[in-house]
Amino acid sequence: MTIEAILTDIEGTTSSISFVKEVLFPYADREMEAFLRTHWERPAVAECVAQARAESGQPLASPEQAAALFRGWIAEDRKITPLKTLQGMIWQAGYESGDYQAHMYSDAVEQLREWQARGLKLYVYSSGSIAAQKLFFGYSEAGDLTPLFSGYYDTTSGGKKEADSYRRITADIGVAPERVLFLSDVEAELDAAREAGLRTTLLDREKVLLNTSHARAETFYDVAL
Ligand SMILES: CSCCC(=O)C(=O)COP(=O)(O)O
Ligand SMILES: [Mg+2]
Repeated sequence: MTIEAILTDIEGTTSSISFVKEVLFPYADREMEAFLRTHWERPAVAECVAQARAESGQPLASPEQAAALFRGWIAEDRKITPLKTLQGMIWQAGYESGDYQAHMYSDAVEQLREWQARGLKLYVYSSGSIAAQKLFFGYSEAGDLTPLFSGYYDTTSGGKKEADSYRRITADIGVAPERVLFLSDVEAELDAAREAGLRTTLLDREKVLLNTSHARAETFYDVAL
């Protein structure tokens, strides 16, 4: 079956886990309280706080209370929409001021370019918000990579370990699931994508998942279409 579209994860797949965990998450953690104090009245921020109230059952009556909750969620690496939306807003300042650029594996950059040149459509599916994904690829070490992608999906399509999320995404892309290849470093995400009928390949950059039931690649160059 010919592959027409590729859907890729970010952390651990196109880019290193350490950039996300050691640069982006600590930056959001450090800036959280000041950001909430400054932007508390902003509607998009108020919406994140309202969603966090609903999720946690806590009153979150002040920026300090809300920051404590969000910082706890960062420490737990919770993949929930209000946290991810807020992180994206906070990271924007770091990218724009040149504090950091998103890490990209060079094999991922080269292969994504080649696939696009061959006519494949490229999409991103990450727990990071769509706005955060656009910043990530817009301010990458390899320059602005956003022209590579035809669309972005985040937790508003559902969790990455749920098959229904992949059904929604392929329906939105408009390509039959069996013609979409999903790339990820997390087997549970690939299991969910396979349940929805997508083709899957595990990115095993650290060479530790040798017994996977999914197709396996150590770099993007090894990915078989
Ligand atoms: C948009 S970059 C930050 C990624 C992020 O916040 C995250 O939690 C990583 O999730 P992924 O689904 O890409 O593993
Ligand atoms: Mg990942």
